[in-house]
Amino acid sequence: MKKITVIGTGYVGLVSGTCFSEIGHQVICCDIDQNKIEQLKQMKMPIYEPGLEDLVRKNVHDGRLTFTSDVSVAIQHSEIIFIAVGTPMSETGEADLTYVKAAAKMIGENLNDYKIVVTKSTVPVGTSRIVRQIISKHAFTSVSFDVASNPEFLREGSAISDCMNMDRAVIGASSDMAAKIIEEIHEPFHTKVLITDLESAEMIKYAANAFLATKISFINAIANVCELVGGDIVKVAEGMGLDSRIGNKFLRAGIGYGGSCFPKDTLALHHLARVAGYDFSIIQSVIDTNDKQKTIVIDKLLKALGDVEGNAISVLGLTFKPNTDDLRYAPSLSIIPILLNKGAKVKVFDPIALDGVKRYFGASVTYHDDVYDALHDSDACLVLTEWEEIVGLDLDKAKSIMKEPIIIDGRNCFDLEIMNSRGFHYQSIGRPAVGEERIGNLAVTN
Ligand SMILES: NC(=O)c1ccc[n+]([C@@H]2O[C@H](COP(=O)([O-])OP(=O)(O)OC[C@H]3O[C@@H](n4cnc5c(N)ncnc54)[C@H](O)[C@@H]3O)[C@@H](O)[C@H]2O)c1
Ligand SMILES: O=c1ccn([C@@H]2O[C@H](COP(=O)(O)OP(=O)(O)O[C@H]3O[C@H](CO)[C@@H](O)[C@H](O)[C@H]3O)[C@@H](O)[C@H]2O)c(=O)[nH]1
Repeated sequence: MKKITVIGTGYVGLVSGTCFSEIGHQVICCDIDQNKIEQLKQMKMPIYEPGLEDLVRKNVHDGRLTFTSDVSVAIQHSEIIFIAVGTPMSETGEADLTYVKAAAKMIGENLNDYKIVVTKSTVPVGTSRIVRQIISKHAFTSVSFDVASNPEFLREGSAISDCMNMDRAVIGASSDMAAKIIEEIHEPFHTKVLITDLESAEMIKYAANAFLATKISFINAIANVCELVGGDIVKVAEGMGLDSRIGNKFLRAGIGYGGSCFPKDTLALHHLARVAGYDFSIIQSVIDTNDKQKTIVIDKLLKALGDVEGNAISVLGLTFKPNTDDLRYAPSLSIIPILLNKGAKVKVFDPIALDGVKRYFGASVTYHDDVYDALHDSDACLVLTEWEEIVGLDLDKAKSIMKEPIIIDGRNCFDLEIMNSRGFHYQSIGRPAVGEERIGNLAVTN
């Protein structure tokens, strides 16, 4: 059992801190946001993540997990310090390291004994060395310390299970001893451990995210070609995925990736490469393809309705994926303003994120916590997130309450045959529109 202090109690800090306490370590999660810490002490979760509250309660109850806003004391208390602060996108696209640097400074100022400072935040190659320099600069004593990079790979919405059953732990460290200690703290996870140098560990995180984003943009591009020449992207992806070299994951075509990671990490990698003298054109194409993909549903809507001015448009699903309340870089935040600019009356539904979205749209849209209320009297509906409530929609009921049975589905939630038999005007991504058969690049309307 080791003492671990986690600096930054956001998504990663809270989830990974809780999971490390669950496997037996003594964990202190600290944050400069006092309000967040006070809420956590009262067992109010700052994020929506299935299973998180129960696991936090259990570990707090068992005395392995505590929360504090006294970052200095928390640092002094532990031998292992995780840095899990945000690394947001700056205006130029590079990762903003302000919070990482501030955390390193605080660690230096509170270096009372040997410590291993582990960066879990996603950071550009070279950051661990910067962290080491900052700690040395601010340390009052000559106490020794190590730095390490141990990137986090969890996904929002399945974060607890991703963390408890991680595919691998990547560990880059400034000494063999530090690498061994970090490997040991992972032992109860029974996962594969890859020990690397610091730079490789940092690069693995960016490369993994950029590769996954590339898979998504690639399948979206194939979907767009299918719409022009024929083919059903769901079948195409299935056929590709059966090749074990390709695999079936991350081949779901849709309105593109959003979230707090892929958009910022692809840009940060592109920036990192450019500054180093390499034009990473593949990543630029991935980003451009994703940007265009977001608004494809608007083109389909305009084609179906002609004009949206004065029309009631239901937008179903606002978060960037289901099972999270995170709205960072969610496609809905790009799509709704376009609808509003075109004069549509926008009615939004999301099972979790309505409060969050009010910050962006105020009184300019109407908010519905019942999916059928959102569909009532609407001229068309856009599906942006595959929430269970949306995928499991009672289609007959939906059709009976909509003014026009037009569904533009950005997540391929519904079966084409079923939509056809129920009489919807249904368009999805990379699949033949209902009522339309394609032979080669020749569209034949039934
Ligand atoms: N969100 C994810 O699913 C995910 C997954 C893997 C990796 N990551 C990476 O992990 C990092 C953290 O992401 P996140 O989504 O958890 O961020 P977040 O923005 O949700 O949380 C960061 C937290 O750090 C706190 N903080 C900032 N400076 C601090 C300081 N000096 N001392 C103490 N606390 C401080 C903030 O108050 C905030 O609560 C990022 O680099 C991100 O790219 C995120
Ligand atoms: O086949 C797919 C898979 C995903 N997505 C979209 O891609 C985005 C990201 O999804 P996902 O990767 O599941 O969620 P994140 O929580 O953003 O997780 C990613 O980003 C994290 C932060 O770096 C990493 O830790 C994870 O490994 C990585 O999957 C979402 O908008 C999804 O709708 C698709 O469009 N098609």
